[in-house]
Amino acid sequence: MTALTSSTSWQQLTALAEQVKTQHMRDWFAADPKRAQKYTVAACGIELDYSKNLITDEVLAALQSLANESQVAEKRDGMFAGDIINHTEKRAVLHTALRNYSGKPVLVDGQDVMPEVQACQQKIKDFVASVHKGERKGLSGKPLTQIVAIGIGGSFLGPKIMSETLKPYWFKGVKVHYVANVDGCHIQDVLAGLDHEETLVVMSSKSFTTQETLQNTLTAKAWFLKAGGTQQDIAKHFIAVSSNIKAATDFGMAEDNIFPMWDWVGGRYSLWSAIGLPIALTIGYEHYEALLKGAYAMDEHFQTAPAEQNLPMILALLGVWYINFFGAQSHVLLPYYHYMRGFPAYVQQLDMESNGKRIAGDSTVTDYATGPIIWGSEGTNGQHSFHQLIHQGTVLVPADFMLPLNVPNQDKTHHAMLASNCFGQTQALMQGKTLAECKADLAAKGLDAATLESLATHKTMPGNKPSNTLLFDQVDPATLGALVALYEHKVFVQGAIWGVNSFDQWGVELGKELGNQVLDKLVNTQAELSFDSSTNQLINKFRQANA
Ligand SMILES: O=P(O)(O)OC[C@H]1O[C@H](O)[C@H](O)[C@@H](O)[C@@H]1O
Repeated sequence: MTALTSSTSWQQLTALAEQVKTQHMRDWFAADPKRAQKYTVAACGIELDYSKNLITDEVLAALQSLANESQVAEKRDGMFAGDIINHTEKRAVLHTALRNYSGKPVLVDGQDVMPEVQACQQKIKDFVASVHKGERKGLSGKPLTQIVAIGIGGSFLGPKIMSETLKPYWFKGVKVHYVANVDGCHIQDVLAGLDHEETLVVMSSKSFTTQETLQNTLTAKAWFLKAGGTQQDIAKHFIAVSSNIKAATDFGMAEDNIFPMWDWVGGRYSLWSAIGLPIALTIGYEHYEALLKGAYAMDEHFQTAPAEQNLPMILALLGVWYINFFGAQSHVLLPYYHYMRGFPAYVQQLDMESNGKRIAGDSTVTDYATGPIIWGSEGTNGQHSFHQLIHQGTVLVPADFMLPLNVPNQDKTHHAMLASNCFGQTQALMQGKTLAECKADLAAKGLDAATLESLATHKTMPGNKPSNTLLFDQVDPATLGALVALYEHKVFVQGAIWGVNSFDQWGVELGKELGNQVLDKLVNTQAELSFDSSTNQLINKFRQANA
């Protein structure tokens, strides 16, 4: 047994889970009319109702003990202080410095990073203003109105999804197009129809070594030159964001056109750095800054709110409860807001790349489950497809429902329907429908006894399915910033409890390495193949098809 599974609180939680499994939330709600009030907390524009969970005060106290035993607070303070907590890559983890509005320094190797961070923010601000005012012009003097943002992973999901979510705040004069996949269809589709004289390419790659991003940028450059641009015009139309300035200049980026970032910012935590430049171009710097300030507010909350009112702590502990004591393997995110439709994919990278790990501490293989599968999509669409499994399937899928109470210019009828579906789903998941209720319904319809008996079993819904409901007054930039930081810190707390390094990604790195080895064999068609027989066969098929 590892230290975690043999800890007192873990043992206590194991016993409590057995007790809780014999109880029903429906009865808890009936017994305590104040349950919702008791298990609702709010901060930074987000109200979390977690009353529809399989929890009691005793469970919550034991979960908090687990967090204490795992030294979550100490680890949190270490992250904010710039300790080298990404120990496999020997790096500090300081995305929080990028939204640090406290006026206090943040030290890395004894050096305050805030002046550099602020200088970069000023550079972003000036750049965005020059594009939006039409002062920064293309080769023929036209303003740059079409932005092609190239990146992948954290250099893509954050900018794309935050921009999509903040549609009501879009600056009217520019349009930002995102390209990630190395599948040539993607960049071809985006470039088709664009006027190179009005196009600005923003290449975002922390490492400046990512195959997809390099290739897509080369393709964009070739398109630009073919359309009539010259080598000298490149500096007007191509800029880069990277921590690898040398590789970016070697690639041909003008030094002035490179926005810096730092190795202490992880890819999936990088939207707060200059990787967020396409967001600022989409919504304007003022709104972008509000996004950062919203995240800062959540950072403050995370560091100061007591555990029982601490949103990231609560979400994290609930997750641990279901993953480790109920065997839940996935967690679904259900934003009831069309513009937030990409949010589950954002959290998917954040959570799965961070906590999809099996080694704890220095080298112990865990004897407990860690990060879950994160999935989901916008409501109400899922109600007409996969919600079936959440209601009546054999696996437990804890859910986070999300809903803005106000949406600018939203039709009131549509919005009421949207909200009613969101609330109705959480209610149905919690209470279910008993056999007796189903029988009564069917009897009222006049069904014969045999049909009624059989059908009623099928219609019975166990309920007792956990969900959180997160309400926002509006999904404005500040609230969205706080929400993203909330999930970042949730992931942090869980990683701290499980003892994994939430900030490396060796599995992803291996994929990159193997992909390059295979590419070599696809390009050098005569090269001998010495992979496994399946991989060799696949390569041969490709060679034949492309001969
Ligand atoms: O920004 P880049 O260096 O191009 O990296 C892009 C992405 O590459 C990898 O797949 C990492 O796992 C991601 O976390 C990262 O965001």
